Amino acid sequence: MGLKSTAKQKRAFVQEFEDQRPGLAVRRVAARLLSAIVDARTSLDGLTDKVGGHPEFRRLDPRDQALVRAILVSALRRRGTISAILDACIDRPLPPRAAPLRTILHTGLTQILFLDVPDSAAVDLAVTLASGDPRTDRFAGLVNAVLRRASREKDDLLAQFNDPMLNMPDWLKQRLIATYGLEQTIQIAAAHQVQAPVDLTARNDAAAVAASMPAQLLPFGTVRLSAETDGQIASLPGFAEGEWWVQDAAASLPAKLFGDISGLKVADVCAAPGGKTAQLAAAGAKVTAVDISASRMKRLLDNFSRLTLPVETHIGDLRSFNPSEPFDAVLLDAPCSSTGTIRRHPDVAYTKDEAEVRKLAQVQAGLLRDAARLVRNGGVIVFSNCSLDPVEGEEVVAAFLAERRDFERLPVQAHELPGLEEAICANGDVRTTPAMFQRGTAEQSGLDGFYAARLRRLA
Ligand SMILES: C[S@@+](CC[C@H](N)C(=O)[O-])C[C@H]1O[C@@H](n2cnc3c(N)ncnc32)[C@H](O)[C@@H]1O
Repeated sequence: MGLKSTAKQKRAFVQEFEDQRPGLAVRRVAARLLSAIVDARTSLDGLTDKVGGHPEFRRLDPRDQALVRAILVSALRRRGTISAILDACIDRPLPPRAAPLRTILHTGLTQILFLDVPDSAAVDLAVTLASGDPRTDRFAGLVNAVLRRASREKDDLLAQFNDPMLNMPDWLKQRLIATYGLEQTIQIAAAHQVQAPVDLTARNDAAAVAASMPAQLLPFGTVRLSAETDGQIASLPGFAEGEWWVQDAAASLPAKLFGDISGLKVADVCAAPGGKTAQLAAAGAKVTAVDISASRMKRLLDNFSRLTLPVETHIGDLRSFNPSEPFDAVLLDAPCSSTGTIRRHPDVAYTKDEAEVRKLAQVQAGLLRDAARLVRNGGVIVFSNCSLDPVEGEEVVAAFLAERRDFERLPVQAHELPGLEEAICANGDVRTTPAMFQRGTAEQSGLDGFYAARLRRLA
């Protein structure tokens, strides 16, 4: 038996022993998943999926799973502040290759600084976790000292390191400052620190849905839940009856840009899980939903069966989708870096980078060419995605229009987006950021970052 497997066995033995101790397995899983996100760029939603997620996460009971997610979301949302506070609490930098130690310290600090967990429990469990792992056992004293100091001085430390820009990784900061300028980027960084509200789209009557629960009706038709309904989505009135579905306010905009589509043949060519497809079907269009992913298409079909809306589906690659007749309208909600959704998915700031943004922009350009094949003369394409980066939005459409003289931009008019006129660009495209739509409290403000352009094939 080699040295490696002996160390592994020791860890497995310690882990089995540890799991007897209340709360320890939660901290171990949180530290492990945080490392998988920031060191191995794995998605938070994938790791914490109830069916396909990390096996150690799936073994936890639902309450512990919720605590792991809460630790991870705060650890990512405030990663820069936590790093700065960690640096302020140690005399010397952490040794190189100290990733396991760093994640234990980050998860411990997250609980002490941002969560409603007794500090003493957070410290003790982090120290036990460090002691039980041969990679970190000699640093147990350091973990104890850092976390106790953070607990004693938390108010001062938080006041000292409260700049939201600390919590935006450098690559994203540079991209956003170059696009939106420093002031707007600071506002976006501040919005990223706040839990986004839950928004619903109604199948028929948004006013009636808003009146049936603690919620407000936004001027462009989205129903925004009040904070007190947190976490009880499926028990809200109308869920079982399919009266509404969860959809960020910005995500509801692209489908609205088609105007009256009742009776028209519409293809939604990157459709799953189907929030926008449902809008098109609810508006009376004859919708064909195309998606390359069978598992995501299954989610679309599950959603449609609850919503009792009609849809024709095609599982396959848009690039080889060859319908017998062209469509009146095509929606291409293309795969993207998702940097517009960081309020809801704070891992995106750490799992994506500029190279990924550029790679995805090429994919989008190819998909837009393919979507263009499917629309009839005089028909309309809406191209959209939830990236904040113009490389994936404005630049894709500019290159397409420069190449395809048989298409023109159909500018969006102010009356089409009441209350959200600030999102309409000078050229008539739509661009939202989380810093827009400020109203009342920070928790009830903002919307995801989105881009949408409406294009018409010349008759
Ligand atoms: C941003 S998501 C779509 C979200 C969806 N429109 C909604 O509102 O719920 C992008 C989708 O594109 C699909 N996709 C990616 N490449 C594709 C391709 N070549 N052909 C068809 N679908 C593709 C992915 O499987 C994914 O479901």
